[in-house]
Amino acid sequence: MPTSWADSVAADAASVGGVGASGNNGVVGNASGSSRSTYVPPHLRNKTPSGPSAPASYASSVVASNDRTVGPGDLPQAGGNRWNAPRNAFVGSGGGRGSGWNNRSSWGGGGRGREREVNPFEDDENTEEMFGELENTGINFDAYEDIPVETSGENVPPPVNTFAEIDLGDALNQNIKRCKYVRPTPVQRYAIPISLGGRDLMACAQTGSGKTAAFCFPIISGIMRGQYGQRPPRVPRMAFPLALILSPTRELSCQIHDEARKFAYQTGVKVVVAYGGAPINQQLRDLERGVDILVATPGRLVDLLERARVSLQLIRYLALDEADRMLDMGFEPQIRKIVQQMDMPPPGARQTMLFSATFPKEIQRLASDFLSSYVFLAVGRVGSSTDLIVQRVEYVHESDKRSHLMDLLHAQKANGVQGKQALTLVFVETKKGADSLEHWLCMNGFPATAIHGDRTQQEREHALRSFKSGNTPILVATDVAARGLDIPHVGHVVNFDLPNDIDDYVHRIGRTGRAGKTGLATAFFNENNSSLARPLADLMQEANQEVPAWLSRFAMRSTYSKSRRGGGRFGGRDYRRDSSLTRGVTDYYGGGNNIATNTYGASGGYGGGYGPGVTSAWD
Ligand SMILES: Nc1ncnc2c1ncn2[C@@H]1O[C@H](COP(=O)(O)OP(=O)(O)OP(=O)(O)O)[C@@H](O)[C@H]1O
Repeated sequence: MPTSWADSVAADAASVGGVGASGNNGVVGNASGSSRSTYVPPHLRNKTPSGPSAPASYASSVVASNDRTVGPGDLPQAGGNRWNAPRNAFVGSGGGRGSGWNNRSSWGGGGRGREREVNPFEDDENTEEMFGELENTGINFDAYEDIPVETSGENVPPPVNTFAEIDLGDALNQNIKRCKYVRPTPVQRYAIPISLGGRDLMACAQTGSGKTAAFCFPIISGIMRGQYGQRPPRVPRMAFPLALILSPTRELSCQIHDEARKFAYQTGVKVVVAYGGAPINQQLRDLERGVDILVATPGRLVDLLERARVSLQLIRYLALDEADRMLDMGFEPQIRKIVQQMDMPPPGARQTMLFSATFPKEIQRLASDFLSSYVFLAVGRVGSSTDLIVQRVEYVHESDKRSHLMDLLHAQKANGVQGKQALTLVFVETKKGADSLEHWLCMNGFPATAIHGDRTQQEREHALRSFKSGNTPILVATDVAARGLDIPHVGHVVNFDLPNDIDDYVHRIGRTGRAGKTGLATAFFNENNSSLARPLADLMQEANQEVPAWLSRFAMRSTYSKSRRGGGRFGGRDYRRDSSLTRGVTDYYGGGNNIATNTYGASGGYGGGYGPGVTSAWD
């Protein structure tokens, strides 16, 4: 198995186009391709089979299993508190103490026997070994001191400086240590106290700045406190989650599930994932075993709701990750159906958290339908990119793109700038374009794989795994990989085809330069991208990047006069402060646009006018 770029190239060459010929899409199976292995969804991989073969060390810790079918009367007291749940309590269908009253396994086919909680940190150790990294040391905390932060809304709870200042509960604190998180990132410093204070939240913070933990911690902590007075109704085989986390892609849902499982390890809080493209039966079985936090993609969730296998009536927390994407034209009908037309409690009766790195004002306005008296939080300017990412734009004619990419990859390899294991993510516009570029790269000796919406879920996951592990250090992707994916060691993002929307660009380049690490983003620009010239030049300038003179000239000629980013370069902020957009929505914030606003760490002009001196977050 190749372990480095050079090895990979050599191996690739040795297989004489084998990669290219097979497309390297890695349908799991044997070399002859004569048999396909059974599809195992990612959230079940590495699960040690339970039962008699379970290792003795686990067996000794198992809480006595229930071999009988457990009925509603057997549920622990409503409002059961997991705050001090034993850390070594197993969570599973057996209904161990740690799983509290929300162990809904009882409703379905109880008596499934014992089930141990798999240690979700095991995978990390393997990855760390592979990449030789032992600590989460990449975070550049000094960079946080001057981050401009804006909150608006009534009575905003104050931020914290350390995790110790927040009462998250012992078990969750233990997991934060296991994750090697030493201090909260800025979005966590603000968002966690706001959410723990019971407030709805619309939060905007730059890519890679730790938003996942910012919404997971308060949810897990809240469920551990078990403040909910209602018992799940007696409906066979129906799951009643307390929290719902929605995300736009299957891979992102899997990633959030993996993260949430780490944060919830040994807390007694059960996290289940449901997403399309994978067999539904396994997901149904997982749900039957009990679920507190359901992480899902909208399509699969609608399916589960229509099959009456999930009820949202006990939902206390709703989080939309990539919220602006979830509320744009593609997803909005599904989200409205889930949130407003099923049995979910209305705003005010549930806590709603919306997170993204970008939040166009018209989407903010739409989003306010889902919120009640919410706090708006902007860490850095809404929609800004981090200047940990060095952004380059190169003028490249359509017909020269491939050879230009090859030059870049060769130079990268020769210089070793990115280090042995650095990964390169190449964004293209179309699925066909992704297939053909992947093939061409492979034929030219560059180990590449591809991910896009026409590939099977199995192929998508295989491509991502192969990329993450460094076996295939080039991933050609459509926008399906643009948002949320946290892939360590992505050193270079290439926008082979630029997107039409600047926010998409922000998310794409945000696959590098994460968690305080630096990264490089190169864009190929030509006449076809003229409409992006102005917002791109603005964004780069704002992130202290060098804007080529030719791009400035394009920008000046550009007809892109009023961007989605708020009608002006520094317009990204709480839309409620913009009178032209708040007409007709006064009920959400008490009339007018008289929103209380606090700015922190702004070194000039950020809060009031977003003056030209403003620096982006993370600088
Ligand atoms: N307090 C912390 N200390 C150290 N690392 C952290 C901390 N919080 C989060 N991280 C790490 O930072 C990385 C980025 O976090 P995350 O994926 O939540 O970013 P994000 O803001 O959601 O990004 P995106 O906008 O791309 O979705 C992850 O690898 C995560 O483990």
